[in-house]
Amino acid sequence: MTVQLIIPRFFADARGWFVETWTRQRYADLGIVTDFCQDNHSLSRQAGTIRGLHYQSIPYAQAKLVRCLRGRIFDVAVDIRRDSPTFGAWIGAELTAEKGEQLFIPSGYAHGFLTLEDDTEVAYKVDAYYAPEADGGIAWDDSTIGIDWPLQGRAPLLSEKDRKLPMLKEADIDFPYDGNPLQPLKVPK
Ligand SMILES: Cc1cn([C@H]2C[C@H](O)[C@@H](COP(=O)(O)OP(=O)(O)O[C@H]3O[C@@H](C)C(=O)[C@@H](O)[C@H]3O)O2)c(=O)[nH]c1=O
Repeated sequence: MTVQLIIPRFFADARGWFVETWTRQRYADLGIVTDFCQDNHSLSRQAGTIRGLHYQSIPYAQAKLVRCLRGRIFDVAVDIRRDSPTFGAWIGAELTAEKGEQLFIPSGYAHGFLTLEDDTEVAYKVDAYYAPEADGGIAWDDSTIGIDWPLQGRAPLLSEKDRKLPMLKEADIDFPYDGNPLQPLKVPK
């Protein structure tokens, strides 16, 4: 599977709007075949907060379907499959509550996001349960990855845990490569 941007259809009327945020069949038609088992939701109070870059190791590796419920984020996936021709490459997309864009991130990628507004809420589905013993991460500012975070010169707010994450070259990772390199995101119509 590959990293994908999905823009769901909003049905607006006098009351407001309705949107389907996940249906097994339609996402399978897009090549997203997963068995999601957990929904997560976080609030970051301050714009300029970075959560990441995170992954869970095999056999607890997670694919994620990420969206923003309030505010805006710059969402990032980093290819951490050692045999991948795009190992260490990253991709980023702005996800907004207003448009409901979603980023699908398969396992074999580290994930992180920067909040672009105060009180930003993010929700994501995952296809493996939380397993703290498999918790892994990579430093948000690893220069070999070189993520262009839109921080405008400010220092991000990070958790204690995220401040101590290793560089990619020191991380203990063993994700297989499935023949799908990281490719530029196609913006759906
Ligand atoms: C991720 C997670 C955390 N927790 C607990 C552990 C801890 O006490 C508290 C906060 O955890 P963290 O600091 O790891 O939360 P956070 O930094 O928001 O972690 C998340 O970041 C984004 C970028 C991801 O991709 C997620 O998979 C997850 O790693 O919540 C759970 O109970 N279940 C979970 O699934």
